[in-house]
Amino acid sequence: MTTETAQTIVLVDDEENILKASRLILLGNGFGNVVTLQDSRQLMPLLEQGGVAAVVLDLFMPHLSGTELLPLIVERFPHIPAIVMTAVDETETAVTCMKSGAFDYLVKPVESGRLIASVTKALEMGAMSRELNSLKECLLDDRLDHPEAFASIVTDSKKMRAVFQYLEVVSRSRQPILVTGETGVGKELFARAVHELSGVRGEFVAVNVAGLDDVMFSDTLFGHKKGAFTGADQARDGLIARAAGGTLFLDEIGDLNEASQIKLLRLLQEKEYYPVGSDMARKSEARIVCATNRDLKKQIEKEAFRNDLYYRLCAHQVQIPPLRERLEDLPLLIDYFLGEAAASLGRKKPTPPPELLTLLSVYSFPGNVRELQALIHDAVARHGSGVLSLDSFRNIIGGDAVQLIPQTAVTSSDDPLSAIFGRFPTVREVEDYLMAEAMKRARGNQGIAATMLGITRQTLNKRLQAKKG
Ligand SMILES: Nc1ncnc2c1ncn2[C@@H]1O[C@H](COP(=O)(O)OP(=O)(O)OP(=O)(O)O)[C@@H](O)[C@H]1O
Repeated sequence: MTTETAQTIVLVDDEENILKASRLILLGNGFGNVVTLQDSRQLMPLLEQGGVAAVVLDLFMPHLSGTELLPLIVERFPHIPAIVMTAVDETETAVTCMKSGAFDYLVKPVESGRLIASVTKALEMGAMSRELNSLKECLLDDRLDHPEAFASIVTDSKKMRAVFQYLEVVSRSRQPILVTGETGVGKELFARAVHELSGVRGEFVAVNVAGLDDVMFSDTLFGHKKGAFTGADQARDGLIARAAGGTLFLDEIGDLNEASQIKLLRLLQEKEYYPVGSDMARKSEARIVCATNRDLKKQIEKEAFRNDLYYRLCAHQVQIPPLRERLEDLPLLIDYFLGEAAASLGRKKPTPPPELLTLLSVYSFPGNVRELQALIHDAVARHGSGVLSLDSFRNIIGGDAVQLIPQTAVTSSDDPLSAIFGRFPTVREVEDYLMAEAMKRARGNQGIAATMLGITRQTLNKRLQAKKG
């Protein structure tokens, strides 16, 4: 019997030849730890020791049959998938086994491809159910085991904390992770956190794949052989070789060209690639993290993104919420970027004006955290001393009223005016409505409401007074 690790597969069969043949097939296909048991009575004690990831079980064996063992495995070790492998090709037996909780049912002689596919799926499923269990534990006690991995992400949001918890769990697997979210939400910071969490020793290598044609993509990622094309006078490794034992971060994956999508799919499925000009496949063990601000499902509908690639990528997917959906982050982020901007300019951190938070809370931040960062850096650069001026923020936010967060639910009716006013309104009614809405969103601050409306504070004040009178 060989030693066991977390990915040990146990084969149980009374026929030695079958055990030997199946073990060779699995070892030859990259399954590192395959334990064989000819005496089925040894199985349960072995499972008790832990570390077994899947069991392949014969049904008819002396002493303790597979039919007797299967329910015991399912009851005592529900996280270990059991594949039944037997000479009996009877639908009834297959149904009984599946009902008893078998993961799969294979009829001997089993074709090697079928055995490999079944064991691969069983391991994937086992890993997923372990992840799910850790996730449940994590969510129940709201803990983070490695908060240091997220140190660069400033946040106070529960939604973001849930993303952290999910990433802590899935980062342990070697499956790719897809990070989605609008531009500027911090997707690259999350990719770096995954790299930290996976505890790998290699480098974090980031590549923006938008705008790379297939030749550039292949050369950048896979490298080339000497003489592969004019000018290739030296063989050169690609970034995937640099990311060996580390993480390869593919940014803007939704913009990847079609030919390169096939190559990426191959890399994910077979874990191998060809340097340009070479017909010798190379193995890669780099962890892949992808990010996009596009809706990949829409890209699939438009036939701009491959379905099979999407399903490979989305096994572990996290969606980073836009800043306008986590306004509770604003105070921390404002403070953080004021400090960052002041430090970069070698100045003292300015005091923010009290209205800044209210003003920023009504803005929808299409560029998310990156936009906030740029706004604050700009304001600090223009700033003299004392309290920071609101002007540079007003110019951006007041200048584009469409960017304000829509808070009034306009019905999907074709006539939004009727949805709000019940009929076509007069100019006065619209003005009154806009003023009331601006005051509401500005939480009563006339200066901010005036900026939102594009009028002076005095004009707004006059109109409000006139309304009262
Ligand atoms: N929560 C955060 N805390 C601190 N800095 C942040 C946070 N979120 C984003 N940033 C900063 O905002 C900028 C944009 O972040 P990042 O490049 O990770 O965004 P992205 O989602 O990858 O954008 P894109 O889709 O355009 O590539 C970076 O300077 C990043 O450091």
